[in-house]
Amino acid sequence: MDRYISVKDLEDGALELLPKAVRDYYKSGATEEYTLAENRRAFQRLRIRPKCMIGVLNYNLSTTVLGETVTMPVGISPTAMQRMAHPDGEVANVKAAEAAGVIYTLSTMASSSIEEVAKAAPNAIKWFQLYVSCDRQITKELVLRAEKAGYKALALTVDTPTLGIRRADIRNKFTLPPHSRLANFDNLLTAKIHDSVDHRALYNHTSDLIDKTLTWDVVKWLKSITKLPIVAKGILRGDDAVKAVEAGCAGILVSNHGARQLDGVPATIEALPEIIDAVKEYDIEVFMDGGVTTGTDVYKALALGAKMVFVGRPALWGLAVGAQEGVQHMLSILRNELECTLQIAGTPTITDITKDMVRHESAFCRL
Ligand SMILES: Cc1cc2nc3c(=O)[nH]c(=O)nc-3n(C[C@H](O)[C@H](O)[C@H](O)COP(=O)(O)O)c2cc1C
Ligand SMILES: CCCCCCC(=O)C(=O)O
Repeated sequence: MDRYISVKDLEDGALELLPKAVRDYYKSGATEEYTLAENRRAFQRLRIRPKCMIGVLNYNLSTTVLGETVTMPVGISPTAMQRMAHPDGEVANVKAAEAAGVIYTLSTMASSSIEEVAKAAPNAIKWFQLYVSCDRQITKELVLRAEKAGYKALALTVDTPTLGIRRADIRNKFTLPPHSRLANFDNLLTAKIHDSVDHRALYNHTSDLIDKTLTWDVVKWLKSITKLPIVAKGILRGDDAVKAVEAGCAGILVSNHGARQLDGVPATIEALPEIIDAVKEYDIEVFMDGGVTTGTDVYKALALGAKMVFVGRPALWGLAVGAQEGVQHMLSILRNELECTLQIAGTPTITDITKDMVRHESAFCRL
């Protein structure tokens, strides 16, 4: 692992190893991939303003999220079908999160089941990402299984009335590889996809599992069937954040789905301040994901008000190069970079990271 010094190194290594269709599915954004590039560029437009001569010997990265203590404010976002990256898939990923003391979020469209993942890492803080199906009985069963298996929250994906257009997947006729399955559903669904001669079978069958009629009323229904806190994943506007809180969500995950849904939406780090401002009067935790690849990215998101950040693709890159060890390595790179940033910026604990620690580059351009 020593040759991977950065998350970018892990990405380059993973892209070399993965078969083309999988590589493209993982790395693609929607249509022109303008927002995909902006998710990274927008971080680069922010500058950190360090404070000097602060004693930082006792620096500390730990924080709490929805009442649980995590060792650093970085968690793993849900990404579908992780066994395409490595045969150990979600199981390796959750074990890495357990060893690192960070949150792992399992996708509804996972290639390992809710119970397999829970059994592999009983002490990990696990969240379950929920796509709500038209068939509410299917959804109810998923939620009850997650609650029974010890998951601590539901990440309700609110940005996917339909799947975004990813051109590479269309060109590649991307489908479920023979060794992969949609493990949270019965084997019939996987068999239907594997047996289909229609190359759109994976897209069509997964789209069928996502209800297009969804409104905020679904939160009330979810709260009637579970005690798990609900985090609205995919918010990009202040008014939607307020609706999520008023509907009963306990957290907001500012996300553009890794720029895979609608191209031309803001980078998530750009959307974050509007949402923080909109919900400032409420008792709500705000998280973000999208384009985080360095410790300084994490720091900038925290300075702009995020309680913690999540990473999607970086965990896939770690998984592809080295299974559990690879994901742990990815997390340790982010941990080391964040530790370094905290000290040099003169903010030894997470609560020291205030808004004034970061400014947009335009503030430095007055000649
Ligand atoms: C390959 C892939 C699969 C994804 N699958 C899901 C999913 O099943 N459910 C979901 O809510 N988000 C999904 N996402 C979005 C991620 O949860 C997350 O929002 C995004 O990856 C964050 O951006 P990043 O990859 O730049 O860190 C997926 C993203 C990728 C890259
Ligand atoms: C092609 C199947 C996709 C299932 C949904 C996973 C997802 O959210 C994604 O972004 O991809």
